[in-house]
Amino acid sequence: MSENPKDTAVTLPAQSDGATLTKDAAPGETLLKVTGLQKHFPIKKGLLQRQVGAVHAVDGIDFEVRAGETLGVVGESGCGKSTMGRLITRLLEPTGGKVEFEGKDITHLGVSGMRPLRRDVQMIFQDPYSSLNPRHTIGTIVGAPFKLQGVEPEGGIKKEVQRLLSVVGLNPEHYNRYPHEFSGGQRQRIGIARALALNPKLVVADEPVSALDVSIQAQVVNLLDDLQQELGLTYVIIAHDLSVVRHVSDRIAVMYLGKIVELADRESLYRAPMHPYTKALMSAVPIPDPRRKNAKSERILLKGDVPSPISPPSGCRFHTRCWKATQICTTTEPKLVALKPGQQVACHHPENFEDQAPQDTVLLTMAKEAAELVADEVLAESAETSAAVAAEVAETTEAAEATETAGAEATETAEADVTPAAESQESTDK
Ligand SMILES: Nc1ncnc2c1ncn2[C@@H]1O[C@H](COP(=O)(O)OP(=O)(O)OP(=O)(O)O)[C@@H](O)[C@H]1O
Repeated sequence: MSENPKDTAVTLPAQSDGATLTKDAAPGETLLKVTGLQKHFPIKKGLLQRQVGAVHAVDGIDFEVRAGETLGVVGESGCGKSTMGRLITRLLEPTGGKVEFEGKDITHLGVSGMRPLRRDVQMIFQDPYSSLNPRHTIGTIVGAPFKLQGVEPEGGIKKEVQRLLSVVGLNPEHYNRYPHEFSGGQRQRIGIARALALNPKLVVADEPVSALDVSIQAQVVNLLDDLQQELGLTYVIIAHDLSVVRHVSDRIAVMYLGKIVELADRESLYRAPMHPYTKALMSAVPIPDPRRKNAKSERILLKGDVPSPISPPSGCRFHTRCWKATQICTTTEPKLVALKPGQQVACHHPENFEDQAPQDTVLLTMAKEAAELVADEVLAESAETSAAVAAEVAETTEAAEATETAGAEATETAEADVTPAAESQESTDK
């Protein structure tokens, strides 16, 4: 989405310098940086409301968002995507970790500290039916951010709101209508107009199209895409499957039970997903290709629901549903590491890459059960690609060692050649 940004064809009111926190990030520079971010919701019980546990909704995630890009965040329901979105827009207070926006630590900024930042970071919500106040006209709704921030746009709020409505493809004459007079797609456009009112730098869209009909989804996604090109926006788009984000994201983060399990640029992720969970999510996206007669049998059906985030599984959190899980997966949490340039993954037995724990070969009983839900073709392909990558890596290592040995031998020979001369020099000195 960030490619070929055109000049700003649609102009929005420029922010006054006093309201800008820091200098603008240039395209490609880090706009938002998240380190070890956590959100644990306490579970309280009894008269005294004692804390008896916690929901580990987001449990230590690291990523960055670069200016001008679209970062897609995907994962099943309940894996912490919305919580992550609310943490980075600071609608929720993090339990731990750090959020930096344009180099400034905003993790624990209070309401007044956040006020100037509210202009720069906006959120579009999932449900266009409940996110708009039914008693307010759309003029009031879209104009609210100006009033809240005390901003007087050039030409007045009404004129600016009407301009914003036409930017998102709505009739500016409908300024005085109420939300119920609009369809779902139109209401989401109203939500987008409201989010864009103050010319934000970062827009976090939480499931922006999942409540809409499929035919309308494409229109809203295309609108977001066009607006990004025209206004140079940076997006974090949250979705529960890959079909929404696959065309619009530059990079994609895959979340599972409060953790990022894979973070990669779009091409790498689609060409060769490395985490078994990513592979399962990808296999669930239908491909409208009649030539792929066997497409159905290649599906990976995940067993059961996502486990409870109150007591997540030990080691790798996906091991209870993974068809590749071995002993190490139950005891050791895999770190999110860059196995290839532009592709980070947290897995002991990644797909399309050399096994990270080759000594651990015995499948767990639950992995054997899960494997029954994975088509034979997928299992065969999985074994093949991992073996092929392992062989490739072994070859490269052997070649590198051979070059090193040859180099060392050459040095030794050179040293041997030098020694008599050096010795004779020494004897001459004596
Ligand atoms: N305010 C809250 N108090 C307690 N638990 C919460 C709260 N908000 C979210 N959770 C829990 O945190 C976990 C993650 O929820 P979250 O809404 O972030 O997931 P999600 O991936 O966005 O799911 P969905 O797509 O269904 O919205 C869930 O188990 C949810 O029940």
